[in-house]
Amino acid sequence: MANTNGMQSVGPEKRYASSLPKIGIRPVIDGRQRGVRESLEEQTMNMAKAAAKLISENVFHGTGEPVECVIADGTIGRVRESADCAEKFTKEGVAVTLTVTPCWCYGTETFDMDPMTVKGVWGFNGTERPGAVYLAAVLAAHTQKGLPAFGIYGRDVQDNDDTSIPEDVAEKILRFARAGLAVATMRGKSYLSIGGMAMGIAGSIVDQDFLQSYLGMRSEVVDMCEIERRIAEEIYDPEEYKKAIAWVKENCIQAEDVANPPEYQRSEEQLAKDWEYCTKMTMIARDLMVGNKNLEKRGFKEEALGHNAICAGFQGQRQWTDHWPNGDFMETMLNTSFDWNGIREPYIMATENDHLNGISMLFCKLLTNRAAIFSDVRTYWSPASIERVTGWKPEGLAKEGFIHLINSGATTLDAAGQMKNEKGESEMKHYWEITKEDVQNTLEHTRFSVANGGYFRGGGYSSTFLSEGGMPLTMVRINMVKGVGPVLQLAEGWTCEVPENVFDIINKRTDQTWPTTWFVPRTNGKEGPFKDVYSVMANWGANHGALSYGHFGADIITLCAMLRIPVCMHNVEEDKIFRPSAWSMLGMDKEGADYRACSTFGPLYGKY
Ligand SMILES: C[C@H](O)[C@@H](O)[C@@H](O)C(=O)CO
Ligand SMILES: [Mn+2]
Repeated sequence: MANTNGMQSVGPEKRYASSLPKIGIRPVIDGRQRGVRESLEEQTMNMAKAAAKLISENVFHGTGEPVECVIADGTIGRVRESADCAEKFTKEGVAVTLTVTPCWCYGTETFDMDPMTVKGVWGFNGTERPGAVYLAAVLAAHTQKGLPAFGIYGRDVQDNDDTSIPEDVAEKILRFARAGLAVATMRGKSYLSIGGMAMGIAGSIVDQDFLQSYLGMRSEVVDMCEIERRIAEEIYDPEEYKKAIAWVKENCIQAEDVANPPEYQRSEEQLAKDWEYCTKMTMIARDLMVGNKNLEKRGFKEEALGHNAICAGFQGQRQWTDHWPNGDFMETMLNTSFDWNGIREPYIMATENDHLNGISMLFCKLLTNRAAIFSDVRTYWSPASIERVTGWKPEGLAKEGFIHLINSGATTLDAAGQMKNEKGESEMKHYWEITKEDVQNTLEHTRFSVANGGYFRGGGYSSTFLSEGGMPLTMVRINMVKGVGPVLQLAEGWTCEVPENVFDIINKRTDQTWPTTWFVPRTNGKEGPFKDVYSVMANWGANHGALSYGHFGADIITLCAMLRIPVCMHNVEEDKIFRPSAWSMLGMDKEGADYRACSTFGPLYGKY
């Protein structure tokens, strides 16, 4: 029985050097005094206050803290006021700006010209004043000057004393804010590569130029021996370790070893040592990512600093795992929204140092503020194969077959679907909504299996669970194309339930020590990658996929446009696609225009 009595929320942690990015609201106005400007001051500032309230009440940092909106000191009518606003926003750490107006203003005098901010403009749909005319004019300026901006314009006309924000406007403002915040949060952080390339997996050829030019991220690299060094020299917090290993022994249920033939079976004594080692690996990997001030007290000032890493990858295979315990427990626990310290914001750590999947996980987490799943995209099970092998004719969500998502152990425990929302549905929750019952249920439905000694000669513990059906998930992957650069693909879908015996038969054909998620993407029957479930698998660009809870493909598309990463495959409804206005200047074929725009404007942080 899991003992989660002490399981409280750790609350917001300051993990990184930079402060939380803010969103700036720019109320722009017609600068003509003697009546025009004065008549518009209140309405214009009210739009800014309404937008700030909408964003702060609905958009949160990964810490769970609401996003702070900074409104310019006054309305912006002429270029001096633009410059004063830019000065203020720089001091305040504003990285995303939303310009709002109900009237005509002077485009290039009042627009945000800071090349580093992510920009949006909301033009009030009211006809007393030409708000939409300004919107079109200023978006033209943004396009002409190579500073793409998102245009927001409500479908229905509003009265000029209406301070409400229509639903369609709110949806775009919030999508823009979530994606803009993700861009800003990655900026200046590190990807920490622990080790190098794993088993010829191209995604683990860490492309430092991609991380720098497209995401504004540093690449930090440590050799895997750093983990062994810190364990051997006890460069970790011994007090925390005592608490950790006690918690692990009490809450991480070890499964009977059914995977290993006698020659790979590990003694009880060795297994106990492996648990100790894996627990230390987890603490040390976290310290490597974000530092640990408790190390400083023990004289390890340098190690206490960490690498300011918002995302990390562990090579593991093969050299490390041919001798030491694998990284499965470490990766699982860091990707999970709780550990021995309590319920907390999940980290992002990629298996096999697949940084393209790690960054895909990061996109998922930044947009949803939920844990992210790392999986091998392992097998497409057709209805015919399911029936031939198990005797079950798949029905319901599984009737077209399903994709077997499984990983050599490291999948966030949040993916087990044992956290329940107020409707009793399985949900990978925001960490600040997780209860200790959620934790208890998750641990009780998870086993930790001794690693397959054929693959992992050094042992280790893989998380073993079956995801509950019925959870909406979005699967994402960044792929690198020679001569083009990064492209992204995504598939919205659901986890699906299969009868226990069906799972058992299939599971026994695969690596039954690993976690399983049965995934069914939304398909449309039309020629192309979403024709059917098989087509999604056949068009998936690599061996891994990153997922999180919900259908957030539209947010991913907006984020990619901000980052100038073209989207090559998605199943998001056309009317949900929200990109900068410049994209529609590059053709009516949305995918082609996306590629043209990304190539024309290029990555945010310099030539790739
Ligand atoms: C244990 C195996 O080598 C796994 O690591 C392998 O199937 C992969 O995960 C490849 O991505
Ligand atoms: Mn893999």
